[in-house]
Amino acid sequence: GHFGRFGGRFMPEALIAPLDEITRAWQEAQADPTFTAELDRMLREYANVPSPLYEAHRFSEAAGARVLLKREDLNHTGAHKIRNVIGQALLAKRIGKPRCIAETGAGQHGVASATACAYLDLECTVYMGEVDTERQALNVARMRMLGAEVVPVTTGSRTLKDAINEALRDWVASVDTTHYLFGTAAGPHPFPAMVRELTRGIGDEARAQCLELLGRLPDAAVACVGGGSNAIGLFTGFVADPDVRLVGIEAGGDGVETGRHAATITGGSVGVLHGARSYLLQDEDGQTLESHSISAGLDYPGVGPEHAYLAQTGRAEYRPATDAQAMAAFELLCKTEGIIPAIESAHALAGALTLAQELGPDATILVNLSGRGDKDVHTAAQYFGLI
Ligand SMILES: CC/C=C(/N=C/c1c(COP(=O)(O)O)cnc(C)c1O)C(=O)O
Repeated sequence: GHFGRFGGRFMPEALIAPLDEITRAWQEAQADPTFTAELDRMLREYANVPSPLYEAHRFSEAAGARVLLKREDLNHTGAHKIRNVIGQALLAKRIGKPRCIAETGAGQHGVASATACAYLDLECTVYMGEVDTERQALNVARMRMLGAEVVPVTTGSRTLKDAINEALRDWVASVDTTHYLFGTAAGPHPFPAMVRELTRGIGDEARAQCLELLGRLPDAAVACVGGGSNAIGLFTGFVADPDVRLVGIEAGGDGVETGRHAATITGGSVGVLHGARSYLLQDEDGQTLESHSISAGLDYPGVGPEHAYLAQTGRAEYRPATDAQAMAAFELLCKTEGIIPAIESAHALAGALTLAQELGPDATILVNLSGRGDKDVHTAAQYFGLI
């Protein structure tokens, strides 16, 4: 499970056996037409996949280039996370694990996990930083409504990285009954590659939809990058098309220069976190630094190893968008298209606005609208002073 020098599985001995079991089961499942048929059926009939490709005419006018939105916000549960979760929940059933655990930051992965577990009659425990349980309170309520146990994590920065740590602690003690339904394209092998394969429908669909709509490929594909799943899911469909620029937008928080950000590739360095060698925000002693972002789903000091590889090879480029830039893009989409985006997705929109100015009016920019903003209405209303 390597992407150049990145990836691997730097995990405690107790977790090597379950990771081997998942690796083997995933390889067998991919070759089993019964599994793939059920996965495709659930995605289509239950999750509302494929998601539409939508040309945002008024947002494009404001941007100064043609902007197409891949509407992952219209999937069941409101984000791209459902794609990965359905695949992994079916795998958990296949290997006879009656319980799933998950980490969550924005709560979308948590809601998707609770949803799939309700559908498949699996137990579900979701670990969520206490800070995130407050700023994504709506999703905490949804997870509990769907029958999941939500465990607030009060260690460390009380955000996503701490939720992952707690989920790993649970898993060490529960490997016999429990599948760790990992929520992004990071972590130890096989998670980065498996989550990429389960999420790559975004890019594969968008590529075909662009050819149908435009008769050619877009000039750039843009996505926000937290752990990296929606971005790698979009990029993979285009990675073999050298004329399509792949642009990952990280959380610039208060500005990378302030140190209060989550721009792991732009502002971090190579190291090991949560089982994989990749980029991370660390001090000179290798201690993980706390990240900062208005967006819970991007507020993570690590990033998936495949993005580290794409950055190193230069195939993809990674840029920060600050909280302010993201919230300005959030407001622009609301008022030009009547679509309330997730704050995570608003970072991709901010990146598209900058790119539109660079590429000019003849450019076509594909943006992954990774999720809807229902969960963020309170944060945004306070930010804009609407309540
Ligand atoms: C797995 C932890 C990340 C979560 N969400 C991240 C997220 C992200 C960033 O995560 P990645 O796609 O994995 O980089 C983008 N868009 C939406 C709508 C998100 O909810 C979550 O728990 O919901």
